[in-house]
Amino acid sequence: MLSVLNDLYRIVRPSGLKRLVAVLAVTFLQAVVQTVAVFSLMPFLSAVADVAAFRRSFVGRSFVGLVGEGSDNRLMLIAGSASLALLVFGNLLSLFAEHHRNRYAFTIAQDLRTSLTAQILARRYSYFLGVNSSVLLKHLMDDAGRVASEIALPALDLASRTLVVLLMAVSVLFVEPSVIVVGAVVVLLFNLFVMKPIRKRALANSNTIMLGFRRLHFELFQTLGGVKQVIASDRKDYFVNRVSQASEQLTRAMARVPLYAAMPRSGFEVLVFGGMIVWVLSAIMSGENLTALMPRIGFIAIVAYRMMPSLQIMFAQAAMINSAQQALAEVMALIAEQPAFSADPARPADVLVPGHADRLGWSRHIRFENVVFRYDGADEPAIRHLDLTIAKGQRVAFVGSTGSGKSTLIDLLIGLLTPTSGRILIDDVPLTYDNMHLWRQAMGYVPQELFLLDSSIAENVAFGCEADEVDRARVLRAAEIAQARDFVETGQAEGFDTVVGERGVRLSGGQRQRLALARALYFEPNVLILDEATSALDPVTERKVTEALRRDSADMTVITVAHRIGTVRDYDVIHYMEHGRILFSGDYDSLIATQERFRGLVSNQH
Ligand SMILES: Nc1ncnc2c1ncn2[C@@H]1O[C@H](COP(=O)(O)OP(=O)(O)OP(=O)(O)O)[C@@H](O)[C@H]1O
Repeated sequence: MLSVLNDLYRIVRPSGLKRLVAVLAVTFLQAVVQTVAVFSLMPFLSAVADVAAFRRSFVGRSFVGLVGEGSDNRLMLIAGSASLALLVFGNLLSLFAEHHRNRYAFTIAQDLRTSLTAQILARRYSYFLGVNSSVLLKHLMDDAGRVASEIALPALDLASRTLVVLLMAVSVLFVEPSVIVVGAVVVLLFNLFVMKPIRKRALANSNTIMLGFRRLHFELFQTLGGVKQVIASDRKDYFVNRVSQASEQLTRAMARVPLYAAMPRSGFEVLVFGGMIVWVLSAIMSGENLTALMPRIGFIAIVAYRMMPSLQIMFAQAAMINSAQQALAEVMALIAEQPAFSADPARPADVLVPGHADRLGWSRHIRFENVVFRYDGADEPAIRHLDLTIAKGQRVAFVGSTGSGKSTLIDLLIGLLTPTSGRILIDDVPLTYDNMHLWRQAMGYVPQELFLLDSSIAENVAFGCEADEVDRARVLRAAEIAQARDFVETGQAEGFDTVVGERGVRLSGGQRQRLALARALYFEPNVLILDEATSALDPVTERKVTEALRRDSADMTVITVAHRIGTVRDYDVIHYMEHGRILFSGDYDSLIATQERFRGLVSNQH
């Protein structure tokens, strides 16, 4: 439990300690008022049982001193009303405190999700190559939510109820000390012999739930992510089966949770009421006066009545915290993984473009110096001792057989991957994590696999801008160069306001590619990186795109990976890659004239 509280503290600390202290203060006040309200019943019950004896007692004398002398009925009326008023106030305060705690706990979930998302997005791209997105989704959705609703909230509530129970126990200690002593021993034994084994089983069950959720997420993610393939291959039954199997395991474990929560509750109820019956019977049998005993029995019955629900809920909450420990452990493990680079990177002033505070300036060349890159776990490097210079304003293409390392080279250039050895320099500034984001502001990248947001075409072009920040004129200009304007304005129902559907399902492959290109151009980059970005375009559209790019962005450096040689025929330099190396380079005509392999590649495409 202590380690849970410690982890919880580390999670809530960034959300502000002031708020935590405020919630705990309200919780403490709630506990005190509730206890005083119950305790205030004692004078009332004593006055009702024997008003003369009450007037003689210390409490009675103090009470009369406070409210003034008067008839017996007046005394009882004031005692009853005061008690009732305190009860009403105590319950209203409870509602307020509960709402306050709920709000606080859900704010923790929100803060946690936000900070985890930021932290995950700050990681190296290679981290994402080794982790399944369904696992990250589970951490952000389920685990962060469970930390708030199944750990933070019950822990706060548990603190309040523990206080109430303790204060009540202290009040009973004054009235009937033996009840508390016996009660404490019973609770201790109960905890040792009943609760501990149940907790152990509940923990094992919560592990099963965690694994079950992980598997279910995985299966659903795969099935829905590849829905086109699943339907087209008529393999629906296979996928439905896998989802069903994953949720079956989860269902069985989930069904056991209420049982583990209810078992201690039921056992404890029997213990408390059984104990009370034994206590009353033994008091009567030992010859105690029943009239003198009545207010004490009444008081203890009321205390038990107030304590029981609290105790029952406390048991249930302890069980819930126990079950959700795994979620907390997973979130803590995620937090413990350090982000790859600082959140506030250094911005050396001399490498910035004037007027573009976030853009890395360069005027001469991009250089690869003896760059080697090996994927984690791979036997062979994907890029081997590569030296390369790309002059500013050049149009450079990489061609070669599949698997030769073209996309890896592009990923290194855009900083998704870091060289295993060697350096990449922009002018003579080595590319590091600290200046990477400045470099990315300078480039436009169109990947092989396009990702479209399920929002309007305009928002997709102005990727990452709020709807009201989208610059329409720039969207139109970028779409025009990318040959997207016509099909959007004439073919889409609401033009640039048309919503494209999840991952752009309502668009053709070629349309998606043109939007992806428009997106890269929207930010007016000074280097454009295209990884097979026009492969889905027909040759006529492709030529139009190439011509528009040359006309409207003549001084832009363009770096392209292409399978179709025709696409890059008029490029300044074509690099031919094989096995992670550049075998030869030159313009189209010189390569045709001198390189047998290149001629082979071209003739295979006719
Ligand atoms: N995430 C990865 N983990 C391990 N190896 C990888 C990974 N991605 C690519 N590779 C390997 O690295 C080598 C280069 O791959 P890369 O994708 O750069 O080739 P490519 O020339 O772009 O191929 P294509 O033309 O088919 O897109 C290949 O052998 C590939 O199997």
